[in-house]
Amino acid sequence: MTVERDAAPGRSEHTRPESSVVSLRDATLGYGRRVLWSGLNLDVAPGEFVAVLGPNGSGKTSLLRVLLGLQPVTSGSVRVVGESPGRGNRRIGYVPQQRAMEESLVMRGRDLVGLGLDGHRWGIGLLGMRARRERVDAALDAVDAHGFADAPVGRLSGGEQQRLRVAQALVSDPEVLLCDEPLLSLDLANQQVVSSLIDRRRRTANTAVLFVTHEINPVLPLVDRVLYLVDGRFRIGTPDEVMTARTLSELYRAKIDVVRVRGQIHVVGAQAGLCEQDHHEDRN
Ligand SMILES: Nc1ncnc2c1ncn2[C@@H]1O[C@H](COP(=O)(O)OP(=O)(O)OP(=O)(O)O)[C@@H](O)[C@H]1O
Repeated sequence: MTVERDAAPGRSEHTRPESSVVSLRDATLGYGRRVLWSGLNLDVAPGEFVAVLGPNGSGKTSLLRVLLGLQPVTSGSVRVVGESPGRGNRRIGYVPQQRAMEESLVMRGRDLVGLGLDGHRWGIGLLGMRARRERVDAALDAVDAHGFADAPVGRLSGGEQQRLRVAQALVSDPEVLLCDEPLLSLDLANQQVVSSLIDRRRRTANTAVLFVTHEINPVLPLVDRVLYLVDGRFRIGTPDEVMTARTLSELYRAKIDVVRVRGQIHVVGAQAGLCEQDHHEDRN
């Protein structure tokens, strides 16, 4: 497979390798003979917001799995907050794909958030009971979730559940926040609520954000850089550098038009499978 390296500058002026909290060097990920991406160099600075875009199967979730220490790269090096990726790193927060929780789930919201401190272990865990309660309360505050924190999570709306997932990701005070399509199946109002919670975190705590999404527009004002993956090829750069007809036509190897209307970016192409035309309805 031909692999194109980042022709766009790939680093914004504020992303210096020495200060980056996520760093991939010549990283390749493949499953068997299939290469998802190769020669990937990416440095993410504290407080930077990187949107990860690409069609189904292009390796976006796999990138997050690599950073979480759940999947080794085939070659190259990866550092996250100065360390090799490893499971259970409390300096990394993770907001998984939005999926409705079972209605019968009786766990309270505040207990779900507390799992972000102790993983699957119940009890007082690494922190004393009082410190733990304070951390959970602070995370609930950050997402304005006190009103429903004691209700069974299975009875909450999708937007409320997603706010709790963000709180769970923030409770360990992470330096890097990995978000896997956190806006999926949320209505516009809740998309704005959740994305501004994430934005507030990176502005107040300088937390870097890698944000996997199929739709850039809901987060476009927040995005510093885009990593766009297509079929083993990728581009890294600012939205203005990457979201152009020329760059996307090269990536998709098809004629793609990019139309900007009222501050939004619309990607139009004859080819099926364009990232922005794919809303994953089948998953919900
Ligand atoms: N453990 C694995 N072993 C083999 N193949 C895998 C494994 N995990 C993922 N894949 C394959 O790698 C490809 C990329 O998967 P990934 O979930 O990273 O894509 P994605 O870009 O997040 O897709 P989507 O937008 O559909 O969520 C898919 O074709 C998937 O089937």
